[in-house]
Amino acid sequence: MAVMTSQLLRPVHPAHRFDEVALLRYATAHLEGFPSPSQLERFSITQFGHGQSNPTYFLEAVSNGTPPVVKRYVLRKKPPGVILQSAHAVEREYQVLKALGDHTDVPVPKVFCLCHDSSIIGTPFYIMEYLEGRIYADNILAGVEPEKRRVIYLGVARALAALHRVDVDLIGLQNYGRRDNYCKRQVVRWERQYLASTGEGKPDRYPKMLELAAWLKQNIPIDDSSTGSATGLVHGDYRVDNLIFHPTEDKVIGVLDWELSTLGNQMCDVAYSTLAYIVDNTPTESGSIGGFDYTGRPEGIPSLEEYLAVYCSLSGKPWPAENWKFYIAFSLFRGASIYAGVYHRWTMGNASGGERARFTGKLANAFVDRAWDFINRKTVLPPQPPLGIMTSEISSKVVDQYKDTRYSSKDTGKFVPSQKVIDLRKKLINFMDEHIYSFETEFYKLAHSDKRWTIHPEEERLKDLAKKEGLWNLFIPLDSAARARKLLFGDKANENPNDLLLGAGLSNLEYGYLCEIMGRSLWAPQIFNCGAPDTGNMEVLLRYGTKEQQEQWLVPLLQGKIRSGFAMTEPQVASSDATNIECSITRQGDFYVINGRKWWTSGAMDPRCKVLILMGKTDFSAPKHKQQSMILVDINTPGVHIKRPLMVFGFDDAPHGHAEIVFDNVRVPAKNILLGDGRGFEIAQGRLGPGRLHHCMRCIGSGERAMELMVERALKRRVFGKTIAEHGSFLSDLAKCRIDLEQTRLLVLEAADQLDRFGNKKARGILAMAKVAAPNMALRVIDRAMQVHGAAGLSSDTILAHMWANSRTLRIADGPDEVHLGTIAKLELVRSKL
Ligand SMILES: Cc1cc2nc3c(=O)[nH]c(=O)nc-3n(C[C@H](O)[C@H](O)[C@H](O)COP(=O)(O)OP(=O)(O)OC[C@H]3O[C@@H](n4cnc5c(N)ncnc54)[C@H](O)[C@@H]3O)c2cc1C
Repeated sequence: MAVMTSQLLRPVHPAHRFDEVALLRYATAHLEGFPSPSQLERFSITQFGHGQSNPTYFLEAVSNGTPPVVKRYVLRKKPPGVILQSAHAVEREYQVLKALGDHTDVPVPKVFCLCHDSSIIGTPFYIMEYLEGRIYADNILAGVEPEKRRVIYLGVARALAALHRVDVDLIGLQNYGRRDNYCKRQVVRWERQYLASTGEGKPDRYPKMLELAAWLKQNIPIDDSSTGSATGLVHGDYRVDNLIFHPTEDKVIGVLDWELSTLGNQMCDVAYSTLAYIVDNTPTESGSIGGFDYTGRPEGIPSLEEYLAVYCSLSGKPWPAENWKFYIAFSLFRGASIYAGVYHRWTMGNASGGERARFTGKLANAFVDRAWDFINRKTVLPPQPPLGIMTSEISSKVVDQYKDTRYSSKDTGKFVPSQKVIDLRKKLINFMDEHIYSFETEFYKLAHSDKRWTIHPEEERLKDLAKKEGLWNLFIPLDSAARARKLLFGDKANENPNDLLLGAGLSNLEYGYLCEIMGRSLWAPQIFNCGAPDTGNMEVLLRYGTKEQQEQWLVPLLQGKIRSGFAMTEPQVASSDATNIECSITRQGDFYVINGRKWWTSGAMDPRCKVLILMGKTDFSAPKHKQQSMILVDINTPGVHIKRPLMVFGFDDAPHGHAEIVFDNVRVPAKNILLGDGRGFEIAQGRLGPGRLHHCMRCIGSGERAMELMVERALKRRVFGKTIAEHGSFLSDLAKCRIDLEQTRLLVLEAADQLDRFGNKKARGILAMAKVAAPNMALRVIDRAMQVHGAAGLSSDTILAHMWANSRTLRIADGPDEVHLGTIAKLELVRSKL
């Protein structure tokens, strides 16, 4: 039965009272928006009766306006009296809640302030947002309709998966705990805690508990290392009654009680969250400890296998059958130790759970018995997840994710990404499944309406979400990030929260595995701030920008607040040979004056586009490759005239567009020059290396998506008495697509790897190969997919036509094929002479 959080409030327990006046003084000074003494009409403090560890209070401040404004907060503090060292660390709770709230979409209450000073209310405390919602205090969800029970349980698994997907390195929690030997250390810790709570002069010690500790020590999972697949943020007390559900919808809005959180083996959380299948952990006088395996599973509650399958799918964790006995036995052991501690505190009149704590001594021993019963079972989980359940019960997106078996950290070989990249890839796939594909139609609708040059509000919301998930600016290579970090943040680089804007510290090769996923949707790259031409422009500013240029243009670009364009190509000259460029950039005192006509400046139609990097000539008489310079132009400078958006096979690519622009006596401050006069070619080499490889990586994603659509269609559509998939011509086309894709993927990854190892210049041959191979491969694969779709494939009812148009442009926009072929051939000739 659910209770509203407000129903859990009680008068403050006498043992937990504190100086309310001191708190009021503190709140007035430290809580933003808290009423001033002259405004305050009423201030009340009550206590949550639920939970047994750190006393938690509800604060309500009513100010005297009309109507009166009511502010509600929650305060959490350490319990009074002598407490076990390392327990009740509210400072850590605050730290983890702050990091999760600021950088992820894990549902947690917002925290406002932390007070270390014990002189205010007797112990350190923090104050956070009050969430009004439902709490299910019992595991059986008594009184809840069966269908809802199921949704609630799967919601519990979903929220846990979200929490376990968090990349602690990206949100500043990298030092939140030791990662290695988690299980081993935990067994020792809880055994020690048990010993401290029992024995002479304290509640009796249970010998089987000590035997259990010994068994656990002998059965520590092999995957207990700091880099194991289960390593990450651990909640430590993840169970249904520590979750707040939305008042009316069946979704988790707050994960509470982070007292035991740390870094370590996340499977311990998973097992603990499933204890209801083994024991009912709500203490009662009867002594019965329930457990669905013993009392029967209430109607609607999913099977354990199903719960785990959903969790594994959404978190990307392996099926835990191998060590499940350990994890459950450990959870019961830890539960027993906690209950023994609560019971001990109760005997001293110190537990915040009130009279319910009276039964926890018995419960602790019953948990130990259950652990032994479980250990002695023949089998506890099937060796594989029940795939049948997954496909029928979870949406196709989850199945898709399960299918991403391409990379495993257990493999070895040149092109096996690190665990970090595998995790980011899973996160990205999940994000695409949950947020991108479902919005494509919406985005297209707007892009074809008379509001085509405006931004869909969902796009900005999704950008915020991607940023929170750490899926932001992933394209930034390590070395470029290092330069900008030093320039922008100096010595304080690592403390600066903006540091997260500088990507995830990936190499070009590592980014390749991720960029491919973004390429599956034409809308995706900009959601992750990884879209062209911004990536290339940011790369220029990261590598060559001055501190001032970076502060003015790079930071807002990194934040995703503005967009940019790259203006090189001119209609009147063959621009694949950039020495032909005629646009003039003439120095006049503290300014440069620009005159010329550009076209195909992608992104310049976007209402968020604020800056252009323009290539022109500062000295027409200098040697051929020293004439060109690049300069930053604020798009709103007088004399910048956007003439028209250009169309690609009828697609204008709104709202970003490709613009024709006239520069008519455009005066730009001299400090806007990049790197210096005559350095344009040098910059172009830096810009076009990695930037253009991104196109190739995305082509792989486009090809994969086209193939998927092709297969889907062929399995459903019947022609001449059988499905298309049963026709031999289709099978041969499909096989050719796979060959095309696999060989191109390897070439692109190899190019990225060489770019990382040898740099742009030395890797130019293989980069040129990738640039020719990738768009051509995508065109062949998409073309075959369009063929299988018949007329629909050429329409705008599927994404295929737009994807094909986009890939076709890359054979020119990314430098014509012939130019790259020329580079490859020249290198071959040079090699033959060696
Ligand atoms: C969708 C799209 C987006 C674009 N975005 C941008 C942008 O954001 N900023 C920007 O500045 N430009 C952009 N461009 C322009 C693009 O970079 C140029 O079109 C490209 O560099 C080729 O220049 P060009 O069109 O002047 O062709 P030309 O230089 O006139 O070349 C025409 C043809 O000549 C042949 N050719 C060229 N060189 C050789 C050679 N060495 N050997 C044999 N044959 C050769 C090729 O067949 C080539 O296609 C974009 C173009 C498109 C289509």
